[in-house]
Parts: sequence; structure tokens; C-alpha cells
Amino acid sequence: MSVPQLTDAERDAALAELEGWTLRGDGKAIECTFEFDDFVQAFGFMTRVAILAQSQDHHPEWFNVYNRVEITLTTHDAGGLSQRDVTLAKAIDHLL
Ligand SMILES: C[C@H](O)[C@H](O)[C@H]1CNC2=NC(N)=NC(=O)C2=N1
Repeated sequence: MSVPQLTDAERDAALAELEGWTLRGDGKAIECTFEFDDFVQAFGFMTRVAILAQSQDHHPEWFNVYNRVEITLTTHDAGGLSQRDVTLAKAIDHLL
């Protein structure tokens, strides 16, 4: 499935709407770190993100240690950032 990468203008507009998400150094992904009270809260969040990701057929790269969850969103099919990353990021934010 072909997904277009965002243009620079589309990317900047999306980032302006996404609080806490930043552009990765290479410009091909967005990243956000979430902190919770403990591991159970963090893992519960990850479970809800997993269900969301599956429903959107768009999956995060992520790292968890104890109460911290670092999420990176990029579109492998596009080789960079696409609208699918922005849509998933917004949906993740709505979980909180
Ligand atoms: C076939 C399936 O739709 C694709 O492999 C999907 C699955 N999840 C995905 N997740 C992400 N992050 N990028 C993709 O390009 C992607 N592609």
C-alpha cells in the first residue's frame, strides 16, 4: 500500500497541533515520551495503544522501562512521516 510522505509544510502544521511530540533528528519520525505512576499504568497505556494501532493497521516503535513509554511513529511503507503517523499520534493523545 502506498502512503505519501508529508510535505515539509504538512509536517510543520501537524507538529504545531501535536503537543509533546517532536520531530526526530532525521525528519522521518515523530517521538513522544509518556510517564506514568508505575509500570502497571504504563503497561495499561501500552495495551490500549496496541489495540488502537491494530485498528488503524499502523504500529508504533516503542521502548518501555518501568513507568516510562517512549513512542516513535514513522511510516515504513512511505520511508518517512505520513498522515497515518499524525492520526495515530492524535488518537494516542486522546487516550490520556
Ligand atoms: C500490510 C500492512 O498494512 C502494513 O505493513 C502496515 C502495518 N503497520 C505499519 N506500521 C507502520 N508504522 N508503518 C507501516 O508502514 C505499516 N504498514
